[in-house]
Amino acid sequence: MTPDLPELLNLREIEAAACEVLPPAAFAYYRGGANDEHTLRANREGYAALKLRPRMLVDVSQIDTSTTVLGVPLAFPVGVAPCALHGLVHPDAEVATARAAASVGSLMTLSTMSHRTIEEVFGAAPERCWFQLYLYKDREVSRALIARAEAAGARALVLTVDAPHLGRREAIIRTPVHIEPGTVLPNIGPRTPGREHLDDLAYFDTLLDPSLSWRDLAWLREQTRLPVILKGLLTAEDAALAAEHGCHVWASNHGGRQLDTAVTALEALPEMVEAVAGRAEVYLDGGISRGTDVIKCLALGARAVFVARPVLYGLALAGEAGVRRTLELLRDEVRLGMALCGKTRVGELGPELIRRSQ
Ligand SMILES: Cc1cc2nc3c(=O)[nH]c(=O)nc-3n(C[C@H](O)[C@H](O)[C@H](O)COP(=O)(O)O)c2cc1C
Ligand SMILES: CCCCC(=O)C(=O)O
Repeated sequence: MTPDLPELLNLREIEAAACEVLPPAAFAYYRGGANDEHTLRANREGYAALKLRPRMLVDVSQIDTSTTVLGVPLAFPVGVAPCALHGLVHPDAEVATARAAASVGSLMTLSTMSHRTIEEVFGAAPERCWFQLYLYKDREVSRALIARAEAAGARALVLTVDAPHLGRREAIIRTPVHIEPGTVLPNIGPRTPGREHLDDLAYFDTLLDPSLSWRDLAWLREQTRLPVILKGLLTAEDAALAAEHGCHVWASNHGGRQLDTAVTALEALPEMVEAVAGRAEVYLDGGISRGTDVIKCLALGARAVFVARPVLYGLALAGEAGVRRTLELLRDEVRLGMALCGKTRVGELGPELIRRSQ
């Protein structure tokens, strides 16, 4: 029997409980990483290798975990990363996730590959949504999505740049995701005749534009006035280029689902922050499961972090309430972790808080 939410004391326990209830194909799709999953594992393991240097005898009777991301106020520095196909595990899909995020003062990043429409999701979390864009070969479909996201109140556009093709996730080759015939995926544009009932990840891959390059950012700028964030950068070189192009930076290896043995975002963060040199905001995702993970990323210069799988697991367990439980656990852990580090505001989290283990 699935334990009640209050009995699940941390994100790992939420994951374990969700794994018991997830349909096998959804589990394979959500959990999996590329190839040998070295990067997937490294994402998690990296946090434990960084040791904290807490300060004592600081008055921590008042802790303020709040911050802002591109002007959006966050009650704590954690947002929801874009994830495709929330509807595989819950009928309310992305609407439930958006509601939960808004209810705790977090932020929802809606994936292009969603079950629910941009308008439905953004309506559930006004002023607290970003739109993640996969740029299609068919620019007209992408242009229309950008316009709709902006009209519906998106506060930023997150262009995913690490997926010219989807990585090789062997778990879903073995256990493929089959989207129920008749399911409408509202953002994938007109279907190829004859493929209407075969929509799957391989089909989505054929829509992506592998020619996407820095030159396309000028086109993107012409489509929108929204701030643009490039998601999936992992080097100082690309972070500097992003800042030169007027974009913000989202350090990520896509949850180990793209290039296996790529560096972790946590490893790359210091060089990226240095390269950006304050010209842009820098965010990070990958493997976050504890408040101390969040604190370490902020100490190394991230403005905020994002979580993907833990949110999907919460959704699978209990819809909106499950996502809320996931985010509340992180929020409370960030607050306690800051107090035990002797820090009262996120602005006090700096590199002196971290000691690299030898
Ligand atoms: C099931 C699943 C679907 C995802 N879909 C998207 C997507 O549509 N767009 C995107 O940019 N990233 C997508 N990602 C990557 C996440 O945004 C994030 O970068 C990654 O999962 C790392 O976070 P995590 O370790 O907290 O899962 C997806 C990840 C998962 C697990
Ligand atoms: C199905 C669209 C791709 C979603 C994605 O980015 C992922 O599965 O990692």
